[in-house]
Amino acid sequence: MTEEILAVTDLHVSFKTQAGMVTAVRGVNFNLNKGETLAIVGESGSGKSVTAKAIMRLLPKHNAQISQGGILYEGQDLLNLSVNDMQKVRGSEIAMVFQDPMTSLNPTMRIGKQIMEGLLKHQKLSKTVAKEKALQMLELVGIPNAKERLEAYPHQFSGGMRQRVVIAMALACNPHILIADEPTTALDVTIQAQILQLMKDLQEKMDTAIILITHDLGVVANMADHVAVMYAGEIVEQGTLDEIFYQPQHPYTLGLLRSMPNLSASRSEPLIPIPGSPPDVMTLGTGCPFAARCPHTMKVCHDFLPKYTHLSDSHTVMCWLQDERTPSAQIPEEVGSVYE
Ligand SMILES: Nc1ncnc2c1ncn2[C@@H]1O[C@H](COP(=O)(O)OP(=O)(O)OP(=O)(O)O)[C@@H](O)[C@H]1O
Repeated sequence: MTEEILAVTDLHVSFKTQAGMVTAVRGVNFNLNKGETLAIVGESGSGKSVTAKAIMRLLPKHNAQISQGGILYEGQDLLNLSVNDMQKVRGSEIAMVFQDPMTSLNPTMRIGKQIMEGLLKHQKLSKTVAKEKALQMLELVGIPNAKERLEAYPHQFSGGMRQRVVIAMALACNPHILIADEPTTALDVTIQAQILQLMKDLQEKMDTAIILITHDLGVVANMADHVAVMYAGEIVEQGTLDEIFYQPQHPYTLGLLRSMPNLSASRSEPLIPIPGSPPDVMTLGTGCPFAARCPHTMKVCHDFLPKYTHLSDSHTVMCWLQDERTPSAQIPEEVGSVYE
């Protein structure tokens, strides 16, 4: 039985910039189930990291504003928590791993001490027990000579080992949710695979739910139960892994799949990059944000934003092609059948 642990509803995030207000996230909705992985994919600037930081309440205070929406974690809206209560949630119940491990590590502090810090703060363990747990975590994430390595500083680790340490730190307090923002992008392919496998193993052991942010659809194929495809601050399609990979309905999802090396190579089809680039969210018009790049655009696409169409309990898409008012004759054959 699936059990929902997080529900993000109608999330809007804006930034005050010199050029004016930028709404970087515009009405994002998704649910996350216990023990499952939701991958958020999309090109650079689509709002993936901003969504993750909004959940953690880690957006810059001076210019970011969550103007609308809710982030329900186990029934409580994180947006209503006091700073103190949010600090308790952060780290102990929801943890985050960033692309660059040095974002989370203090270069001047020994690794063991850094892992212990969270345990002492959130779990009120004695120093001896916290040190024992830190050692166990380093062993769990596969750091060789873990006992000696507790005394080492971050610069004495390779990039891959540093990311393992960060995952150990993030998981030390058994969080219910791990948000991983491009956790392996900076690592070479072999290390990348090891770290992702490690995350999968730990997820199974600890029943952690994961939000995985990535550009890499190969990673998604290996890791995700559900996938949300973001474009210009909105989730334009979401569904189970199979729905997104085998029955993609949004032309943008189709475009992403076609520009992905792994899947296409097995079909001996050439890779087709999506022409053009994402729109500037400051100058979006009233229509579909993907219209300017879409090969199947209709007049309505330029004028009105499509609504979500529910194709199954898990599969939704925001595209005029799927709207019940669009005659089926206008739906191109390739939509929904690209990798069948
Ligand atoms: N601190 C900030 N100040 C102003 N605007 C910001 C800030 N952070 C993000 N944005 C805006 O939000 C948009 C989305 O950024 P975000 O980092 O979420 O993209 P992303 O999908 O995670 O991209 P990437 O894959 O490159 O990390 C950016 O294009 C930018 O317009």
